[in-house]
Amino acid sequence: MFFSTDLPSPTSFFTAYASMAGYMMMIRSMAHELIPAPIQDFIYSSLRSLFHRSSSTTLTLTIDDDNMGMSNEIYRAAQTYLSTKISPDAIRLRISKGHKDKHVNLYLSDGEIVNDVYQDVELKWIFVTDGGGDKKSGGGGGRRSSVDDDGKSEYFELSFDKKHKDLILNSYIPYVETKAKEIRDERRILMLHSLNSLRWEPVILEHPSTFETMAMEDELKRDVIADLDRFIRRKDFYKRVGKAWKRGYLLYGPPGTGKSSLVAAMANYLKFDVYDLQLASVMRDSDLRRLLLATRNRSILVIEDIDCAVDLPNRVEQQQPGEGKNRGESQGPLTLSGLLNFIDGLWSSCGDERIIIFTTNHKDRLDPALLRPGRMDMHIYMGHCTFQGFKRLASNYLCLNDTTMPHRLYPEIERLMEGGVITPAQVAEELMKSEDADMALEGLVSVLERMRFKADESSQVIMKEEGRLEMDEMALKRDAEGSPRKNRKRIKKLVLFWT
Ligand SMILES: Nc1ncnc2c1ncn2[C@@H]1O[C@H](COP(=O)(O)OP(=O)(O)OP(=O)(O)O)[C@@H](O)[C@H]1O
Ligand SMILES: [Mg+2]
Repeated sequence: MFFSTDLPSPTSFFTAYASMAGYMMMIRSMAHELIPAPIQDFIYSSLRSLFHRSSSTTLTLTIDDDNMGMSNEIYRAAQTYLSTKISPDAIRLRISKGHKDKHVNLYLSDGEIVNDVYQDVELKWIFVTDGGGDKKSGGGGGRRSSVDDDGKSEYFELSFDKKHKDLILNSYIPYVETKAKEIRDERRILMLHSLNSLRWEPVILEHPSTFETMAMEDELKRDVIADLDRFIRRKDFYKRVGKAWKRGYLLYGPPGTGKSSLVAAMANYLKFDVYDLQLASVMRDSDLRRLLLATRNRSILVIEDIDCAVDLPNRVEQQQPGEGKNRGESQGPLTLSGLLNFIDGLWSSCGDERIIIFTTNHKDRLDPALLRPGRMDMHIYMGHCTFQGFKRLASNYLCLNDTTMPHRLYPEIERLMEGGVITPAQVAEELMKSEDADMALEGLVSVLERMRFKADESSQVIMKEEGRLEMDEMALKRDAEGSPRKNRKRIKKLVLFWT
């Protein structure tokens, strides 16, 4: 009955196909002990091709992991996508876990079937292992080659009604690829790559910072997230306008305001690896070039404390005439133009979905070339803690929710925080001192009071100095009518005082 050519509908076809595949698997496991493996494979593939030929309405796509010697992206996508569609009735699965994986991964094994529906079209996936005798089944779990060392080939077969060929090729397959990417992103373990003897050394990035935990003004946070989303969406746009698909951010502000935390939040949001480039340890353009070329797509390159990482202006002075454009090819010392050329030209043109982040405590000390429009796409100021930022931290650290019933100390804290006297890092430090919200907030209030007092004291000193200057200026004016010698003496005194 399975070999009838008179199949009335795709549904009944698939039912028949599923049963046939099930029978074939049953026959296979029964024959396992009795029939030599090559004969088993021969019978198995003959039955399958006989069955396929018998159904003129069906098209079967074969997807193996060989793309002219390279990995086949569709195979990898199918493997990942199908791992989330495994039927509860499955009887053969492959299980694996990498040393960085948090969870185990399940994949289809030999002969397993997955039924799928896309835009009301029924599809059937089957994972096939051919050849290689009765060696263990490799399964759809991460082999790179479709024919392994045992001569065994592994592939997926995707069957559907022929009339949907265009839909499947142009819409379903891209859908499977997108879904697989989403699944991989979700499972992805982020890595932080740091330099060790001029080589990248990866460790698992387990920074807990997310946009949710960041104490930032809501509007700024929204802007940053929207900018990242737009960047990720605009692959085609970058291609169309001939621009490298990269984005640069400059994060600046005092210590402890969350610049490094924001880098981690961005990485966690995008699921991008981070490459922490300590510029001071890279002395030559050739090393920089090598390191940048060794970074992967979908990653963030971060250069922290750009103002003190390397004395760029001095290095620029060392630059010889004619240097600059192709510094990447030379062996000379690292220059600012070398760095910028790498970022803007050579490096960015051979990478996709790249993000570059510079951080600094002193934007004013940066070379204007770095601040020029077009170099860094977004300048983000990370400032002192606002009351809104404090509320975010109080919710993170003390689980305090201000919407139902704000804590009694909130008005006091709001008043003391006015004008930006404390950094988020200092607030976080205070809030961590006690699990008891009252105690932690009382501690914060006394720290804020001390800081306010100091701030007021120093502003009084400034006011006093300003007052003295004013008085001196008045005296100078008065003396202007007096003797020129006396005036010169007075001016000298003033200059000494202010320098
Ligand atoms: N805006 C913020 N939101 C949430 N937590 C923050 C924020 N700023 C600082 N923190 C807390 O303070 C710690 C130190 O902050 P972080 O290292 O991100 O500051 P930074 O601006 O990079 O400082 P530096 O300029 O010294 O490198 C973080 O681990 C985090 O716990
Ligand atoms: Mg930092």
